[in-house]
Amino acid sequence: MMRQEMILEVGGVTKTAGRRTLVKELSFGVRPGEVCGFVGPNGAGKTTLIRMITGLIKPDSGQIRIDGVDVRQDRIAALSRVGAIVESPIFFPYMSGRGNLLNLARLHGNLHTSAQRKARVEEVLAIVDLSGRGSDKVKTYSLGMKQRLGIAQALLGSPKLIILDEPANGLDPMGIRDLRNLILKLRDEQGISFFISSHLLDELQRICSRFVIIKEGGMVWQGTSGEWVDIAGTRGLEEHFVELMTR
Ligand SMILES: Nc1ncnc2c1ncn2[C@@H]1O[C@H](COP(=O)(O)OP(=O)(O)OP(=O)(O)O)[C@@H](O)[C@H]1O
Repeated sequence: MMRQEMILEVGGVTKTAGRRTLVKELSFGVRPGEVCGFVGPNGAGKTTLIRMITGLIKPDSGQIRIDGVDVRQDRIAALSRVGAIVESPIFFPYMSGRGNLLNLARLHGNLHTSAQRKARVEEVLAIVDLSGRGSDKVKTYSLGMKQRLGIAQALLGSPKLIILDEPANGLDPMGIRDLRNLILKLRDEQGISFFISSHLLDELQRICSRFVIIKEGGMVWQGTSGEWVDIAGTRGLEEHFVELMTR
């Protein structure tokens, strides 16, 4: 029964590269409508786990389920439930934002006709507040606009879970605020869950209801934001995080 209640379930996942263990027996779950922060120092294995969740690489052992579907057993069905921006989204710079999305919409099995693709592209452009700039070339976009276009791309297939790897990297405070508001809007209005890796603890604290903390590929702590705030106490999350990393 528990399984059905999780939008993302990672069970005992391990990944090695040669003799190095990059991810060690990681287990956790993200519930529908939750925004989960994924934190750990540089090289902890965050991108490696995200690449396994999105099916880019295979775990050596363990299971990953998205909305109840095993990523290894039925990769296409599992991934149809997830929109992911793993590395900074790459768009054709001389094509418009709308043109890029129309192109990418062809990859989605749920958008069969050109009319369906056009309609969905306009919807997602509106959601990320880019309708007014949709006809401009991507090379004229700010980094924040490119990130929002990346989220628009992730939304094309109407996912239940969106995975963002370091989404705030390089964004200015306004870009970070716009991204935060967009994430919260998608959670509240569409019930989309998020799994977000970031080093910006203060920013994550504003949007996350759950945290997964790893170090050297292994779990250090996981729980709700409220639990973490309680444990950290007057030290605050940052100080407590540093303590977790150095003990
Ligand atoms: N194929 C590979 N072979 C050997 N080592 C690898 C391989 N892929 C990643 N690594 C190493 O595994 C470790 C974890 O990398 P990963 O990119 O997952 O960390 P991260 O937590 O995302 O770090 P950051 O916060 O810097 O983005 C790093 O030390 C990296 O150099």
